[in-house]
Amino acid sequence: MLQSFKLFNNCNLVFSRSCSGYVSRTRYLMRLKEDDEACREALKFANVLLYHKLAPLLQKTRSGVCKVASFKTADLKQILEKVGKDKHFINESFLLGCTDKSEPQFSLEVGEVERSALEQECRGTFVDLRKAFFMITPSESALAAKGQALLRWHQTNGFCSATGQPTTRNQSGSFRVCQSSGITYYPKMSPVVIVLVSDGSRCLLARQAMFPPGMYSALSGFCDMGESVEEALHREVAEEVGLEVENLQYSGSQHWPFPQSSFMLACHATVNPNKTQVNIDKAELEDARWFTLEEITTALQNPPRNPREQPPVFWVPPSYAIANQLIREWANQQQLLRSTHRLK
Ligand SMILES: NC(=O)C1=CN([C@@H]2O[C@H](COP(=O)(O)OP(=O)(O)OC[C@H]3O[C@@H](n4cnc5c(N)ncnc54)[C@H](OP(=O)(O)O)[C@@H]3O)[C@@H](O)[C@H]2O)C=CC1
Ligand SMILES: [Mg+2]
Repeated sequence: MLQSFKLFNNCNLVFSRSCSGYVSRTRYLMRLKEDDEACREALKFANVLLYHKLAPLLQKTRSGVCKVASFKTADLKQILEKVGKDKHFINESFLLGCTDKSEPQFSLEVGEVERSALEQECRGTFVDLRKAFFMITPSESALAAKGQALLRWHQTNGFCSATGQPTTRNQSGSFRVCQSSGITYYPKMSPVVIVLVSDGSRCLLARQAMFPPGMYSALSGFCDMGESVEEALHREVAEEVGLEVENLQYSGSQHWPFPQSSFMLACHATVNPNKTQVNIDKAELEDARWFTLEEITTALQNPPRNPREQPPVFWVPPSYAIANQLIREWANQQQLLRSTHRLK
C-alpha cells in the first residue's frame, strides 16, 4: 500500500493563484479541443513553438538566458514564406495549451524546411530536447516536452491499427479518427514507476549503459498490463537490484516525452538496513550503488552544464526530471533528520 498521498500540489498552486482565471482558461481550452472552427480561429492569434525533426527551437535572450522560442501566427507566416513554405502550412500546428493570459499555444514540426535557413530567419537554434532540459527552466521544459510528445504521437499514429487505413486528425490534434472503422485514437502515455530506495542513511541510484557517462538515476520501469503502482514498484526493484522494498510513499507524477511519452509515477521506499546487498540485473543496468548524503548534496549543488562533453564523475538527472525531485526530497529529509538528531 502507498503510505501517504501528497495530492495535487500543482493544482492547489494554480487555484490559489487565481481560481476563476484557471477555470475560464480550462473551459476555453476544452472548447478549442472539441470545436474545429473555434480552434482554427484561435490559431490566427496564437503563439507557435517550432520543432525541427522534434528538436525545439531555442533562443537566447539579451541577458544570455535560453528560452523556448514562440512566434505570433502572423510573424510565422512571413517566416515560412521567406524559407519557401506555404503560409497555410501553419494549419498543421497542434494545440498545446494557453498562457496565463489565455493566449493559445501551438506546436509545429518544420522538419521539411532547411534547418539552417530557418534558424537564421528565426534567430534561434533547434536543440535536442534532452540537451534543452539543461538549458531552459522546468516550466519551459514541460511545455517543450509536451509539444514534442504530441508531434511524435501524430507522426506515429497516421494509420488505424485495426484496418491499416489512414487516420485523420481534428483541428486541435486532440485525437485522430479512422474514416473506415470510425475508431478514435487519443494521444497516450505509458505508465512508468520510479522509486528512490533508501536504507535510512543512503539512497540507491542506478545507471543504464545508454545513460551519459557518470549519470545515475532512481530505479524505474514500465508498468505491466493489469499491475497497480505498488505491484510495479515491488517488481521493478526486485527485478533490477534484487531487493524487497517497503514503506512506499507517493511523491508526484510527471509526463516524460521519452521513449514514446511515459507517465512517471514517483515514490520513495525503504529497505531493511540489514538487507542492502544489491544483485544487479546486468541486462537492464550497468551499475547500481548506494550513495551518501554528502555525495548526493555535492551532485545536486554542481549540475553539469554540458554533461555529454564534460561529464562529472557522478551527477544526477536535471532539475526538470522527476528523478531529481525524488533525490532532492530525500536529501532534504536526511538533512532534517540530522539536524533533529543534533538538537536532541
Ligand atoms: N523523468 C525522469 O526522471 C526519468 C524518466 N525515466 C524514463 O522512464 C522510462 C522507463 O524506464 P526504464 O528503466 O528504461 O524502464 P524498464 O526498466 O521497464 O526497461 C525498459 C525496457 O522495457 C521494455 N518495455 C516494456 N514496456 C515498454 C513500453 N511500454 N515502452 C517502451 N519499452 C517498454 C523495453 O524493452 P525492449 O527495448 O527490449 O523492447 C525497454 O528497453 C524511460 O523512458 C526513461 O526515459 C527514467 C528515469 C528517470
Ligand atoms: Mg528500469
